[in-house]
Amino acid sequence: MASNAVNGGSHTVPFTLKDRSLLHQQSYVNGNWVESKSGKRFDIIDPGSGKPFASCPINDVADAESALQSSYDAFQVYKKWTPRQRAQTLMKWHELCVAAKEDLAQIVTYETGKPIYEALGELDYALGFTWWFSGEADRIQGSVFAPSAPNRRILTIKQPIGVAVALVPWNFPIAMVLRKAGAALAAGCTMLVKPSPETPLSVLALADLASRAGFPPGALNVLTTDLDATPRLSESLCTHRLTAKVSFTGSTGVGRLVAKHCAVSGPKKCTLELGGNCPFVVFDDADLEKALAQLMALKWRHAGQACITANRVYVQRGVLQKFEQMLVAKTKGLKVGHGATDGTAMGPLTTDRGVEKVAKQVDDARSRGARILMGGNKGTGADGDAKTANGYFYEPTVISDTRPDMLVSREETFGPLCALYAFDSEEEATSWANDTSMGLASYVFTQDVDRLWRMFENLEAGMIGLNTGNQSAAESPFGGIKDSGYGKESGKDVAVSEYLVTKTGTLTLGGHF
Ligand SMILES: O=CCCC(=O)O
Repeated sequence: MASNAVNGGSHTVPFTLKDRSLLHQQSYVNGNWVESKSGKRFDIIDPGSGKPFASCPINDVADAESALQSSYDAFQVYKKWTPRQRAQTLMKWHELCVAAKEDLAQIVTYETGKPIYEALGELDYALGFTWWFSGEADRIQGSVFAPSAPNRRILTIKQPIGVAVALVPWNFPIAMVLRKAGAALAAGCTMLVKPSPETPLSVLALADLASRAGFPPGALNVLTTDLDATPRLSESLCTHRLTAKVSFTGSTGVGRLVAKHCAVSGPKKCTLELGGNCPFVVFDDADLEKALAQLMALKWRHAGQACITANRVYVQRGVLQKFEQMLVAKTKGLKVGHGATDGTAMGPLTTDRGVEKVAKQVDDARSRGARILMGGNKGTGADGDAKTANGYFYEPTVISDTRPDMLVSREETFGPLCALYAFDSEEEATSWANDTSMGLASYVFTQDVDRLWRMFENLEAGMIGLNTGNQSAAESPFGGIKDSGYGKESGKDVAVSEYLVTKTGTLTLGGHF
């Protein structure tokens, strides 16, 4: 494949884009492509090869002020746009992203490692958000209330909260930005995005398309930075006087810090989409083929690196052996390799830290007596695929006889490790599924409708998959409870209202009415 040489970068990008101008290696502030004040840059690594292929500016505390000032100035303009104008511009952004889908998917594959077919799937999912929020923009409404006192009238209007900061993860760099920015821009807010150090290029391409769609300069700013400067830059963005709201997706530990920064500098409104450790419960009356197909898609999606992936798979004892065999047979058929190689079904992990975490959980489970049904080693991708030589691979791994004292039971894995547990009764499954501080998503498979309904009510999570492993969609409110955070993204009303304030007007009338 021919390569693109890129402005401002010292590396050779290993892929070809139809629209080469979508590839940016500078931050985007106030409609300009800019370096950081220090002029320092960091490398972007292809996880499939372990090699750097691009670079971006390291922004630090000193860069926050001018970027947020630009977001604030843009807010003074953008908040006056009519909802119809915002909806039309969101729809234009949507159309431009649709036209650039293949280019965006290539960038996602090289930054995250996920196979091209999955990157295209992420685009389809993500484009649901621009579509959905362009519709929501036009439907933001206040209310009029019946008064308790004579001659009084009470009404509310909804207004955009102001400058929003988005701290976004690397696992779904397009979907997470469109989910947050779609809601913010629909509400009339401007947004400053700090992408994850692993995936700035995807986000910069989106900012370029937003500008082409006609959003004013400063409406969507992007400040890139590396792993080292991330805590400092994030703190300065959260605590800045011009920031009105923060939306964060990532770990519970960092989420607590974000909430603290928002509390001490405000209090400011924040939305926290945090970690998972999600249970997946299969009863003996379930359609096992269907449960297996859903588990395959959910668990191996982006090599297990989704917050809502199945972490603990509880299977009723009578069908456990059969289910183990079915799962292992299907998983053995997955071709692991570089995301850009034809036929790859599972790519690498996005970071080498991720590989170490999976290795630690597998070693811990092995030493405590878990059965390793397949995998259990660091890998190098598909045999003979030269592109994967130094990539961040771990074999798809299935273990059974997993117990609650093992690391994999207590913490989110975020990698290609599927842990199976035997259970006997509904009460046992429910209590084990809920035995975690997390509460993002849970899944249950049974053909008994009464049980399905009971589990829906009794499982402690913000989202419950009922005979499905796929519950992410623009129209569905997304968000967790317990240590998985608070606030909802996507869905009707709830997502946009995270970026709105309700202003109450009380009017006393002069005469008798
Ligand atoms: O990893 C978190 C997001 C996953 C999703 O939106 O389906």
